[in-house]
Amino acid sequence: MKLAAQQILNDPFLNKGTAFTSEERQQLGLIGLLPPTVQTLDQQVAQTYAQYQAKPSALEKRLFLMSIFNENRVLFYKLFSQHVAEFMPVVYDPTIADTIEHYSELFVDPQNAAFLSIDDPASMATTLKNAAGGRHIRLVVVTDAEGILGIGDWGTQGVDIAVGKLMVYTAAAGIDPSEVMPVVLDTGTNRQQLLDDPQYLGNHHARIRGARYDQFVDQFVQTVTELFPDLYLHFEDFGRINAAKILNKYKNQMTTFNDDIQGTGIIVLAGLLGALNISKQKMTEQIYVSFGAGTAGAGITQRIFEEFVQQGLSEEAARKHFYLVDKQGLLFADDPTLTPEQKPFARSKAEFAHSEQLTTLEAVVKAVHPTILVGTSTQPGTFTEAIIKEMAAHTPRPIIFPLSNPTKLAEAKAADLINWTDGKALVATGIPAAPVDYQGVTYAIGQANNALVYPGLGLGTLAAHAKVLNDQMISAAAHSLGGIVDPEQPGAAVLPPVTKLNQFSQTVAEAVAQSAVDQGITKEKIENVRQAVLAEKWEPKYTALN
Ligand SMILES: NC(=O)c1ccc[n+]([C@@H]2O[C@H](COP(=O)([O-])OP(=O)(O)OC[C@H]3O[C@@H](n4cnc5c(N)ncnc54)[C@H](O)[C@@H]3O)[C@@H](O)[C@H]2O)c1
Ligand SMILES: O=C(O)C[C@H](O)C(=O)O
Ligand SMILES: [Mn+2]
Repeated sequence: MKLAAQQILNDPFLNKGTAFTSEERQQLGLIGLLPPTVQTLDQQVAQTYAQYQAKPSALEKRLFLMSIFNENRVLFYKLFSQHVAEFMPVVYDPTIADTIEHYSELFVDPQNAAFLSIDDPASMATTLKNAAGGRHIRLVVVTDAEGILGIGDWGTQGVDIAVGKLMVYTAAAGIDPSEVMPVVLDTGTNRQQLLDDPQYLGNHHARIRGARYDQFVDQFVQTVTELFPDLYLHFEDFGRINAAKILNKYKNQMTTFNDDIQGTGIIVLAGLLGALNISKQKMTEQIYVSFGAGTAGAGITQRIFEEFVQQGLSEEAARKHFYLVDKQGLLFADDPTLTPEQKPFARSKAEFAHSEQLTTLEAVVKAVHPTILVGTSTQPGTFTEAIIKEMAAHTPRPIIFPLSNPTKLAEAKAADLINWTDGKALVATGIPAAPVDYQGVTYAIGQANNALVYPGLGLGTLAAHAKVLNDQMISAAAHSLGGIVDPEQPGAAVLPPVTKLNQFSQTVAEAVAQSAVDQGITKEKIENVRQAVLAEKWEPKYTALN
């Protein structure tokens, strides 16, 4: 009995702490193991929030919240659900970047993650079963941590992004936290600082590339889907050389999702639809420059391109509206280093009188007069005053989204963009930004972060028991976010506020599930989409332990 009691107190899915009732304490052998006063969940939440507020920094706050997460999932999610907008930057981006960089030295708890090592592929199934501990897993977030946010390769330490993304799934969309599993594929790291660090908790060798890597990922996908057949498999922060390749390999076989490619594509499309709703312009008349054409940049471009085609342009006509700029400047078709995702959007040198001069963002902006500028370059401060003023000189409402994360990598600050353009810019940022007061108007800044859509997308796909997650479902998700913000309000944001994240996650989920039903690609018959989505949702409350 005593062992069972300790097991209960140490299991975050079972533990209620001081909220165990007298009867439960009797039945479960907990008498005397907790202070005598029995608290309600609400009392625990109030007390925990007060403790949270006393913490001096975002990092301290996050570490405190993680200790609650490690001990009591219901309490953690009840608290999170009451303070979603306040907690997002602490639990998730940007503070999560600090905990990833310092994961090994801060390590206290593996947080129910599965650590899969390329040096021990034979243990893969055992590891996944051990991490599940008999739970019915329906959602896995997996990373190999080669491209964590914009901070690069963090090896095993990147597991935190999988943990963090899953926390947002539950807080935003009510995904049952006992049905999820974070996974890191430790295939090595190329960060010398980690390899040299005796405290580093991952494999101390360079990243394995080529066939051995591909086989390891393939073994993972096969094993995890065999063990958990209803799975929605979310890929996060893989490197540029692998992310799209992996997505293309598996996307027609199962419900798989790449957040950096597809999730970011959805949120940027939603943001553009919001911006054009404010400026009363047409999508198909826009000129689009992507600064940084990696996983996210190319993924977003593809989504917006498909929207142009959906809105009536031929593929050939649509492509003329897009310009990709990467390290080398404007991307040209004769460049042998282009990625497969960049190639369809590369331009011909013959289009320009002086193509050899188009090696900087400034030169490209001067040459093509973009109306939309999206930054996914990881290069801070690169949307300079000169570039933005040049852009604003040729379009009445420049749409400018500096999306690189975390905060220290953003291409520009929202306040600067509003100031430099006399309030004309329609801005969204990757991390949360405070409203900007400028000449009597308060400009709300939308957050174009995939966290605003991936929870609803996953919820809707799971609720519909969809066989795959396809482009129609993705497009439906992007279009569903309209109508929440009043575009006539001066200073209106291009995206709905994070304070309404729970509400619009339901909206996104319904749109996605409805699309799957309409296409006839569900494994089960869904009578009522709204009901199916609501029925899927978990709520943080204590239930009887038997
Ligand atoms: N807001 C969001 O929801 C969201 C989603 C995904 C990614 N991002 C951010 O976008 C950034 C890129 O992420 P990714 O996954 O695409 O990484 P990535 O490594 O695949 O792509 C980055 C690209 O930027 C290019 N680049 C590097 N230096 C450059 C320079 N000086 N000029 C122009 N281009 C340059 C690289 O060559 C690469 O193609 C990160 O900071 C990430 O946090 C934001
Ligand atoms: O994690 C985020 O904040 C968004 C995105 O997935 C990223 O890689 O930056
Ligand atoms: Mn990411």
